[in-house]
Amino acid sequence: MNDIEVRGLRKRFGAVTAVDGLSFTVPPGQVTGFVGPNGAGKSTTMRIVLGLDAADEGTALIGGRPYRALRAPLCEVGALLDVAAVHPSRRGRDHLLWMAHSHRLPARRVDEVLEQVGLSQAARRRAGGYSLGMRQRLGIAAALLGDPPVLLFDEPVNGLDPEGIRWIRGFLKRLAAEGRAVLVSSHLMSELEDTADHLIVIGRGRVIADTGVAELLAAASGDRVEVRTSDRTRAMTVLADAGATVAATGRDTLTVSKLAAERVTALLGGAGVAFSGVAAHRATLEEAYMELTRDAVEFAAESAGEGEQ
Ligand SMILES: Nc1ncnc2c1ncn2[C@@H]1O[C@H](COP(=O)(O)OP(=O)(O)OP(=O)(O)O)[C@@H](O)[C@H]1O
Repeated sequence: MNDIEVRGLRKRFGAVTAVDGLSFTVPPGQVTGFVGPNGAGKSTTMRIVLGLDAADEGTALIGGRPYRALRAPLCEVGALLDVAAVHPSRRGRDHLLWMAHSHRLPARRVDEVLEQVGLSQAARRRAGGYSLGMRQRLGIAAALLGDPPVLLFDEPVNGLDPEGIRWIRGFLKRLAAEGRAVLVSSHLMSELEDTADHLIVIGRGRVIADTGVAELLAAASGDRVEVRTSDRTRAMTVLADAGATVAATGRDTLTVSKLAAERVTALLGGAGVAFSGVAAHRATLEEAYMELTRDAVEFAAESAGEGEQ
């Protein structure tokens, strides 16, 4: 099976627990977003999957085998961890030719991936003159060289302009549509909103949520109801008396939990409170994410504070 399987992964760096018992699966045929605040452990996890760091405990398997057991790694997994570190005097195409040669891949394959990432023209220029977007494309071309069924991208849109971001998003989706397992990390949920089918949200080295994007939104939206009323104070009293938790979210808007929309309408109508709208609250993905990771972020802020003393 062409997937990534992480089970009970743990990694400490001195006093810091970077990865604290992570388990998740990245299946083929979809883009899996790997999201968490800075320092949550995303890069460390990806480095362990790719055999660049050793886990203290647990396993990370690619197609059922650890990275070190892969016979032709380039053909089984591709990764973009940092923008391509290529010597500035080296031409993009030569960099890829050298990699292809190490795996006995034909030069034809180099030209294919250059075409795929839209770098054919620039490939004969020296990498020193490449923009960030071009270096990113070169890194992606390198990841694709062996036509691997499993791909990992660590914060691939960092620093790119809107055109570059749009290109990468579309590209990741196409790779998944071809049946590959694609894991892409970001510390911003909004970056993955239009790209990921599934999300693994982590904080403090642990999985906080492993969920479809649609399910996450539904859960975050909860049973909250938004009410628009010119008589906010009375509305709050009436709803709170009926057992709801009510928060004023604007000059004439309230967010109500623990009561269904129909019940809110009936209560306000019965008490003669004027209102112009009652609607189920729909969370944005960013809101859902903030809610999920709030504790992890607070913890990070506290630890940073302790470190400064
Ligand atoms: N080589 C290392 N030595 C010491 N500490 C490390 C090392 N690598 C990572 N860490 C620590 O492990 C924790 C997790 O870091 P990691 O880079 O995996 O997080 P991340 O989720 O990728 O964050 P970001 O979004 O900032 O890239 C952090 O507290 C980090 O400081």
